[in-house]
Amino acid sequence: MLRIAVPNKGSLSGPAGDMLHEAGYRQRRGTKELVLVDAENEVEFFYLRPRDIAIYVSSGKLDIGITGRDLLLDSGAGAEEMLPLGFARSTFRYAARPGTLTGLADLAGTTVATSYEGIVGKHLADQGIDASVVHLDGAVETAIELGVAQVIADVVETGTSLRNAGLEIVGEPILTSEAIVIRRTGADPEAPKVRQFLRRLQGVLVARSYVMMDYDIRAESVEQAVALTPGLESPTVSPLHDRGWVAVRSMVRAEEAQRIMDELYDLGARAILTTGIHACRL
Ligand SMILES: Nc1ncnc2c1ncn2[C@@H]1O[C@H](COP(=O)(O)OP(=O)(O)OP(=O)(O)O)[C@@H](O)[C@H]1O
Ligand SMILES: O=P(O)(O)OC[C@H]1O[C@H](OP(=O)(O)OP(=O)(O)O)[C@H](O)[C@@H]1O
Ligand SMILES: [Mg+2]
Repeated sequence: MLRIAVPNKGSLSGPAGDMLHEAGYRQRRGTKELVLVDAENEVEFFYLRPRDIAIYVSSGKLDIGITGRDLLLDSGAGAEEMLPLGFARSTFRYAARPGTLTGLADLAGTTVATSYEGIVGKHLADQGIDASVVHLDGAVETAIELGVAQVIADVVETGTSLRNAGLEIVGEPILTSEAIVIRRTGADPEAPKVRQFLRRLQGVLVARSYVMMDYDIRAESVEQAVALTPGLESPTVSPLHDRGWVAVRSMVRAEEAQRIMDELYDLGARAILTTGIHACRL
């Protein structure tokens, strides 16, 4: 059985469960279920705190885990990234009251509040900045108003939390993060069950970002049309009963589908259809 760590709370938890469900795995019904065996797929899921997942995976007791890149780096655990999953995207940044700091050099001598001491400690050391770090569990934006710190270092997505606290970003992002699949550093990347799990998740990523596009086009315009829809390998071109026309079928990035449909229409294509992809293996 493949043993997989899944976040049980927070921003990673819902989207991770949705992705596993789309990949055909059983998922827990309620938040009190902490372990779930999916016997049919020979997988056992352990629902754990996102922060603890890298530690379990690095111990070798669990084969793989889903966590945030920032949480992996913060933990310092012996685990490594295998596949980015495209959700829980964020940046990690310093912030302070407007006008108090002009750049990173001004961090010297300040106290920085954060839930990510590992990342911040390493970043300050790498930059040669001498600042104190105070650990808080969450809601770190409030630490400045309450006088516990002059600077915070935290996850920023939309920036709403910073704006609401009257803070502004200082310097460039320390890192960019998203949900990732991790394994123990040095574990066999070719283990067949691990490869199969990753292929399923990759299938979900592709199904989410591509659509299938079908259209009819005059035979003389087919080369121009397939240049717009080259597909992943090569589009399928089938003859129509009317020999002057062909039907084309190709995968297209969902975000480009409308623009491509307009361009195909201008080339003379008709009956242009897009349909969703439920699952795939490339
Ligand atoms: N607002 C957000 N938008 C996108 N990703 C986020 C956001 N907040 C946290 N994350 C990501 O979620 C992970 C943090 O997991 P964590 O358990 O702390 O979730 P959380 O959403 O902060 O929940 P909690 O309520 O437990 O603090 C990190 O990878 C972080 O980058
Ligand atoms: O830029 P934004 O879109 O506002 O998102 C970032 C906020 O989201 C997270 O907080 P969360 O809600 O998890 O609370 P926490 O601070 O208690 O972890 C993070 O710690 C920031 O505070
Ligand atoms: Mg949080």
